[in-house]
Amino acid sequence: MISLVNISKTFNRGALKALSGISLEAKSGELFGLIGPDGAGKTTLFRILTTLMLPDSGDALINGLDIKKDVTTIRSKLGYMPGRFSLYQDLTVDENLKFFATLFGTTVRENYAQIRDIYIQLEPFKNRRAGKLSGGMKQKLALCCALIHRPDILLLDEPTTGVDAISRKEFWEMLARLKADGITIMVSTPYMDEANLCDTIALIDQGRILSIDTPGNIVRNYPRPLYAFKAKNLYRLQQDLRLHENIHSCFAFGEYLHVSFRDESAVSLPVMAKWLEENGHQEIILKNQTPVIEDCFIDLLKH
Ligand SMILES: Nc1ncnc2c1ncn2[C@@H]1O[C@H](COP(=O)(O)OP(=O)(O)OP(=O)(O)O)[C@@H](O)[C@H]1O
Repeated sequence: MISLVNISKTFNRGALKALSGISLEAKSGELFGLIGPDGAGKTTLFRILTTLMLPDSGDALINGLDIKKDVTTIRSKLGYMPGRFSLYQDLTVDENLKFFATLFGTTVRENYAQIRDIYIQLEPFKNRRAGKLSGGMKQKLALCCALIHRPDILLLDEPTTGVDAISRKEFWEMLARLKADGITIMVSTPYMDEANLCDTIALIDQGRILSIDTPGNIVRNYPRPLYAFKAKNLYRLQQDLRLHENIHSCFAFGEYLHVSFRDESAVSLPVMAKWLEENGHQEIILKNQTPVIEDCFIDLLKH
């Protein structure tokens, strides 16, 4: 459904490489995640896919249509929710919806079934100006506006950034329902925990793809044993571990440090516990840790 081959894009007369040779495929009906930190190039990729910007090189097809040639047809098939709130703040909920429906030559009534589940939650506020909605409600309205012309593909740029935890959960539940209706979804997020909710993910940093696979496979391919370490003084624990000659990686993860070693054969948890005790640490807890996407991302970055 979405096919990118070697897409590159630079800014500032070539001085800034926003995308460097991005290739990926998202299948029909798939929920595809672009996972990466700020500045990774996610928005630039969406701008290219939505025909708002041309790549410097490479090819992109959407359902077989070329983003450079079939601009009008592609736009009618896409629903796009940009990262920043894109709706008209001075228009009410209903006026925004009607406006977007009119742009695509349709009506809210004609496609109501497509947005019903989400709109029901907005209905009590239908006469409220969009600018006066809560963050979660704004996000639901933006999703309704992106869906109102019954697109085949939904492109969502960081839809959950800055949204509270409950609204985030609800939003992903809405995406799962839209996917069940057969819509292909590409969604970007800087939140690694959301990666697990996608069928396939591309981990992206500084315009390059570090890995593309299912979240399960990415975690399974984590290349070495991982441990979680804790002590009374977590900051000093991290400082000391980073000086240890055998440490491969050591970074804070909640109330623990996630730790891996260069030479696994030269280390054991009891030996490490003793070494930490000798260095004056107290309340030491050392245990095995199953890697999560964030561990994989950091490991891939190291390479
Ligand atoms: N129009 C532009 N002109 C110059 N540089 C740009 C432009 N758009 C993006 N960039 C730069 O390209 C790089 C990728 O930006 P992009 O917005 O695509 O990343 P992102 O992953 O969406 O991150 P964010 O969440 O911060 O927007 C960044 O270094 C950004 O500053």
